[in-house]
Amino acid sequence: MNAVRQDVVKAPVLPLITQGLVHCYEGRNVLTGVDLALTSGSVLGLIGRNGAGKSTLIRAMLGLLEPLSGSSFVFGESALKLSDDAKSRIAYVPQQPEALGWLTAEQMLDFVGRFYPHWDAGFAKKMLQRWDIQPNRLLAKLSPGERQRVDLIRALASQPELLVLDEPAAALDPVARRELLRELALRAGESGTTVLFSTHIVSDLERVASEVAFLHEGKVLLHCGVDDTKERYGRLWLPAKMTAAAPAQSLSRRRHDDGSLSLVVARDEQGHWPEASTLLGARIDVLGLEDLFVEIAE
Ligand SMILES: Nc1ncnc2c1ncn2[C@@H]1O[C@H](COP(=O)(O)OP(=O)(O)OP(=O)(O)O)[C@@H](O)[C@H]1O
Repeated sequence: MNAVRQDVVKAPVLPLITQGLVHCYEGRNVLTGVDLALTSGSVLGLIGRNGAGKSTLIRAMLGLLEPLSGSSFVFGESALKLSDDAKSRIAYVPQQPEALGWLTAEQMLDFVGRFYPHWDAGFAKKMLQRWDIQPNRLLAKLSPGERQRVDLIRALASQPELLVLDEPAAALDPVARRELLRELALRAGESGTTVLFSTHIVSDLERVASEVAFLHEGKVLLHCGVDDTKERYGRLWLPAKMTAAAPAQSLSRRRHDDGSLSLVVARDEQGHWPEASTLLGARIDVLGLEDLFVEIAE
């Protein structure tokens, strides 16, 4: 009998993946079918306008909110039924720091640290000093920026494999913001930490993220490498008499009062813009990441 050898090639387990996520609040759709996956060691910047659903998506991806439908997996486990082992490999910093206001910064970090097998107490102590947080002050008495710093120290000291930050820089001053970004880049580069962070600050995203995802009207409209966005997208403007030549494929299209049309278009595989851009009277402007975001989200 011939034995047939079958090599089973196992797909790598992704740190975070979500499929078909749908959620609504009070009958209003917020997420309308989000698919998103993070590969190991990537740093994904999630952007979208106020109220686009970034926090909702993050919470649903981590199993902190049960979506209407769809599924999320963290390290291969259903996000809604995570084991203690999986939980100890994740750190999440919400937009609004969690309670525990009756503890001092030092007490909170000592307490939380007990739950993490790789807790770096030396790092926590060093960062409290560096970020000028008095260890014996009650969390309730800290300013929002100081409170956010303590939460970031908590997340980083646990040495997570997956770090999820909801607008981590919102309350930070520029110096602390720079230090945080440097720390994120270091973690991703040296320890292979996978990072997901939401932000409105496109320059932060460009500085540290390897990938960007645009959340718009309940869906991820675009998910690509940050470097891939450079020189790749443009705003094509067509005067009113030429709008019939507009390409069918575009990321957004806007009709102006004078009948002219603006579209966000991409270069093809060979690096060419859509043919309409070559017509006399048409205009194409290359978009940087921030302009791309504004054009798509407007
Ligand atoms: N618990 C809730 N009950 C009802 N509506 C909610 C609730 N949480 C969020 N929403 C609404 O859902 C939408 C998405 O909110 P979400 O906080 O996820 O957006 P976001 O993209 O994180 O916004 P921002 O950038 O302003 O932080 C908003 O319109 C918000 O008002």
